[in-house]
Amino acid sequence: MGFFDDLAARIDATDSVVCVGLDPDPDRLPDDVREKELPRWAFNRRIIDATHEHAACYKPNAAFYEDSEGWRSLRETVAYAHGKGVPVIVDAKRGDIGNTARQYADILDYADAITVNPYLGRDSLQPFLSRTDAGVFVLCRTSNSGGKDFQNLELAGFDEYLYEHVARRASEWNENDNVGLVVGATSTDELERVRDTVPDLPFLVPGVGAQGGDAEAAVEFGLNENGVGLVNSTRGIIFAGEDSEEWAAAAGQAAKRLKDRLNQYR
Ligand SMILES: O=C(O)c1cc(=O)[nH]c(=O)n1[C@@H]1O[C@H](COP(=O)(O)O)[C@@H](O)[C@H]1O
Repeated sequence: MGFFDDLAARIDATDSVVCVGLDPDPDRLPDDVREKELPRWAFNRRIIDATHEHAACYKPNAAFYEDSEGWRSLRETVAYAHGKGVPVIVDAKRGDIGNTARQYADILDYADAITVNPYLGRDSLQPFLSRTDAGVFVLCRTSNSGGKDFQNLELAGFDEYLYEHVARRASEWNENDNVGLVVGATSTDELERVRDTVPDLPFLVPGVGAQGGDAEAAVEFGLNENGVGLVNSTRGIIFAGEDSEEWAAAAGQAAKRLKDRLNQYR
């Protein structure tokens, strides 16, 4: 089975489209994991224990792991999530010339899916797209305020915005049924336009929670015609109980709250 078949099964099993981001900011880790050998892994383990029954997926962002202990923490985290039956997207936003991209694609030896940046064009993504068993989420319309700087430029001769063009091209690259798009929940009009452009692709929709995005629109437009897609929240879940000794339980409750809220719109 490919990534999106596994994801569909996981969404059914948990009745959830919540993707829990795992970005263990060292400045925000609780005291009781700081003394551990690998604090980020110790933190993630407790977060996974508390949230997995509500998690369709986990999404560690590589930026929080890019040192030697960090990579170990990431590998432990992915293996532990797999032990709980939860697929993992490594949010690495890779994209480089083919020779380099082939090295980056090794992430998919241990993770189930990856986020990629399409700016360098199709050949830069080919090493990821060729992994028929893995998911490839192409950045399309990002959730940050500067997302509009380039992505909302109108393309002369195409009568569409750059982000729509990316969506259409990514859809053409979906020869192995393994392509999804990253579209933020903070720009609802764009989210709707991308869904109209590509009815069949699953979206990973970040930006609800800490970034204040629209949860209803995230579900309405983020899921494809088969109900497959993910709505991600990171800080809103993992740091929900930041000032409490019961921080892990608070994360579990936050994941459940988001699941219940999103399910109102499915
Ligand atoms: O690719 C992503 O996941 C991503 C794309 C995007 O447009 N916006 C966005 O916030 N993200 C990531 O999603 C996570 C959002 O975290 P929170 O704002 O704490 O929920 C971070 O890891 C971001 O890097």
